Amino acid sequence: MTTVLQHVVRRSILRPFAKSFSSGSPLVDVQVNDKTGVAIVKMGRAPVNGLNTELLGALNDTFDSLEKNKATGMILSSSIPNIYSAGLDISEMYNGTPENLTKFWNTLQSMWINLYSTPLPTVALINGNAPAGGCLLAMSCEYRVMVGSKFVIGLNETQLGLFAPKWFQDTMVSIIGPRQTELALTSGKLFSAQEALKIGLIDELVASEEEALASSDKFFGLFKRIPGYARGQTKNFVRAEVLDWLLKNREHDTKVFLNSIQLPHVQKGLGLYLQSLKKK
Ligand SMILES: CCCCCCCCCCCC/C=C/CC(=O)SCCNC(=O)CCNC(=O)[C@H](O)C(C)(C)COP(=O)(O)OP(=O)(O)OC[C@H]1O[C@@H](n2cnc3c(N)ncnc32)[C@H](O)[C@@H]1OP(=O)(O)O
Repeated sequence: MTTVLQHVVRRSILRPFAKSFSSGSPLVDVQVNDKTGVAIVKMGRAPVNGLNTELLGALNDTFDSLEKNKATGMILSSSIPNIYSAGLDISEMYNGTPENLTKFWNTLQSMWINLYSTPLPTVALINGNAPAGGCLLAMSCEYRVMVGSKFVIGLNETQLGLFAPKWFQDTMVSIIGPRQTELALTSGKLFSAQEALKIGLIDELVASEEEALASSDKFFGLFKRIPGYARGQTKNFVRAEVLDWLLKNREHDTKVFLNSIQLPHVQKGLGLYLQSLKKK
């Protein structure tokens, strides 16, 4: 079912790229530069861009529409100060019905498949903390620029008594390699900006959003003279192994998620974690 919100997002980004514009959606704001065709997509689900089914669906629709409308590139960022995304919305995984949990997980899978495999050049403009699912979003883009040195990024699932699914892990392996991924994931490490830069989890650390936009322009500029088809195919080949695993194992992956997340001790852990976040 299409929500009113998703409808607004879809309708807005279907407008021609005559001008930069905002979708007016409280969840996803899209502005397209009329000269370059690059879209800036900003998540705006207060308070922390928790990735619930609705936000994941809105992002998915946005990625689809940008491709259909021949945007030339995408910058994925946030409109919430100091927050890129707090990752998956834990309330969606706590006490959810099997139907809702399945819908949530399938929407996450679809969004990731779309983002990871888009032929568009993609930049994560990380202007806030990016734990867990927030880190996944950033890692799924081709280039990562973090704004300011006070934020953290990483897959901290084990700290919550969870594990990062195989495709989350493989995405990280493709960026920082198996050794560093194993060390980071088994300890649930959240990297400081400096650490993330050193290890290659982010590509640049800059002081302001203006600088980050300039870095993004430079990145998109690399492809000015490269035929889009050649670029897209190359990206496909490089990403095929990580992507294919999920494409071939979606049902299995959903079953693993459903079976694990509903275990009583996992639910208890999630409940305590949610409480600890609220008590802060
Ligand atoms: C055999 C057994 C094995 C079992 C394993 C099963 C595993 C199965 C596979 C499962 C896969 C699961 C994959 C998960 C990936 C994820 O993304 S999990 C989410 C992880 N995220 C986090 O840990 C981040 C938590 N949040 C924070 O650290 C901070 O909120 C922040 C640094 C992002 C921001 O800090 P600040 O600005 O100070 O805001 P807060 O005051 O902390 O929060 C404001 C508000 O938001 C709520 N909130 C924060 N994060 C989340 C979240 N992820 N989901 C839902 N809600 C969140 C927080 O409670 C506050 O709420 P109130 O305003 O107080 O109501």
